[in-house]
Amino acid sequence: MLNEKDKVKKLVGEASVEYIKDGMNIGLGSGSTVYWMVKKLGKLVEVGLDIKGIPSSNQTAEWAEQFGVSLTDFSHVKQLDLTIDGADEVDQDFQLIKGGGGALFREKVIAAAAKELIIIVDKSKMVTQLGKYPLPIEVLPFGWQMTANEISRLGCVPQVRKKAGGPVVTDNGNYILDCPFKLISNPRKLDEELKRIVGVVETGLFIGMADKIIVGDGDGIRTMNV
Ligand SMILES: O=C(CO)[C@H](O)[C@H](O)COP(=O)(O)O
Repeated sequence: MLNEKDKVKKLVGEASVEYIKDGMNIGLGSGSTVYWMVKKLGKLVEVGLDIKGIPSSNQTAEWAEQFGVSLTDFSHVKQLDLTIDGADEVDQDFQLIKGGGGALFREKVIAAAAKELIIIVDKSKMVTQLGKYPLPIEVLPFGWQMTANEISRLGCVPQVRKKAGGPVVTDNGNYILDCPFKLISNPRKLDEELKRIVGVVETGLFIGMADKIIVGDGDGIRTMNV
């Protein structure tokens, strides 16, 4: 049985496939909302839709395989027609925090490579200002403590993400620092400052990337264009 939030995730995930057309190369995001998108896409492929996907995580690649969605990679595709992904926070300017699932680096690659980025979220992800959700930052394992220390100078106490007692290792072999900034008044500036720190691979701030947000709640979905 799906709980209310999962029902909404299913609703927006399934609704988003409306934008996928025959012949497209699609960036496949990560997370529990994207799961429903990939599953629905598999149903369309079954009845003849011809598309290829580039997954942003090993988990999404597994789902694609499970649902019969063909995959490709950047040695075959120069640009994606469309990327569909979830988010952890979306503000009024469509700036995002992503990386709750630890896939932010590849998610940013498929977002940057796409002509259009569609974000699918339940209403609880919509915020007036980013930062309540601790910002995930992917860092190199070597000297991560030094990187965390530099990040802390920008106003947070980073926590290395852990699982079963050890650091979570991303699909790229790196670590994730969860950084509770509380309120991020200038996301673009913070992103630039973080990217200048040695050891930072990528941040979960997606600024000026989203083109369309599909938001769902118990009453249905709403689509907002930038
Ligand atoms: O950025 C992500 C993974 O790195 C996800 O898109 C984000 O965490 C949202 O996940 P969900 O759809 O499960 O709420």
